[in-house]
Amino acid sequence: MTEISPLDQARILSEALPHMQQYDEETIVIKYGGHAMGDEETAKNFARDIVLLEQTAINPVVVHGGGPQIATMLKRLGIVSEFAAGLRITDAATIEIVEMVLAGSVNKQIVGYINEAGGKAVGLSGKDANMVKATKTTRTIIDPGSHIEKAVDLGFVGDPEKVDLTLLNQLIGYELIPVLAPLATSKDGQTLNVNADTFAGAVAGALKAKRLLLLTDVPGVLDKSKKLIPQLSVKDARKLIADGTISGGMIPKVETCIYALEQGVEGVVIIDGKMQHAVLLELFTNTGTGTLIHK
Ligand SMILES: Nc1ncnc2c1ncn2[C@@H]1O[C@H](COP(=O)(O)OP(=O)(O)O)[C@@H](O)[C@H]1O
Ligand SMILES: CC(=O)N[C@@H](CCC(=O)OP(=O)(O)O)C(=O)O
Repeated sequence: MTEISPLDQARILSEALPHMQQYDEETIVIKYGGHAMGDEETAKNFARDIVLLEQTAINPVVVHGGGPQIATMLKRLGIVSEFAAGLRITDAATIEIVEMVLAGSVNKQIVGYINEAGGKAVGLSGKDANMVKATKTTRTIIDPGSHIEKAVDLGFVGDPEKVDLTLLNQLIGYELIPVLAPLATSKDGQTLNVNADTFAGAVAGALKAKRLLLLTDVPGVLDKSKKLIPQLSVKDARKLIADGTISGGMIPKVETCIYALEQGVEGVVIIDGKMQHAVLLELFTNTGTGTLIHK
């Protein structure tokens, strides 16, 4: 790595000032996708960036995924898992593992890294203090064989219906960093698995966050020739979903961006979380790296 002179270091800090002022006392929701978690060094750098946000009077709220980590555990246990419309079909055995992995190992690892970097992270899931209530998800898909639309039962999968901010506001008020696993409770007390992008959008919308950053493993939304689309309007995003350019896990991500904008979140961005210091680059420099979705 090339050495940066002390003067350059001072300049870099000084140039970050207007950005820091723009986000002063604002809430920023960062969705940290399972694919973005990468190696230990990248994960620890991510944690440092989150602590730096807190240190500069920003209120970061982390919502994490863990799709690949769930897949690894299910495979170890010999449980087969399938997806429909980008969502994991979750039966009774699967929801147990999903909760164990998301609210257990993944959540505590992120909390550990943030705390190691000097922050005070509190790991929770949407079940705590009834933070996120959800209703069972229903989806229709086109059957690949018959090309006929059919309803799929996704099992214990939910769409957020209500976010209670009581606990989150308390934590933010005490300068604690909430780290949230995307699980929710149904009206009748069942645990539901929620797509982490959807969960992050619901939380960002309820908090009226200044920014929602979705960290994934691709540079942003790519066009048909795999080139990055730096800015995308809601209208064009819908077109790209309809013509299949946006597919799989990118669908809930883009739908989340649209929802968050409609809920009053000022800016939503999809960025490559595997890039070192992706969060700082996005917030504190003039270099926007991913795809900004706008109205
Ligand atoms: N148009 C597109 N641009 C970028 N990625 C896309 C697009 N369409 C589908 N994808 C897929 O979406 C994936 C990101 O979603 P997902 O795997 O759910 O990530 P995460 O775990 O970060 O939530 C990419 O790795 C890519 O395979
Ligand atoms: C219903 C549903 O699909 N839930 C997701 C929750 C985790 C997630 O969304 O993780 P990523 O952000 O890493 O994709 C799952 O079971 O994989």
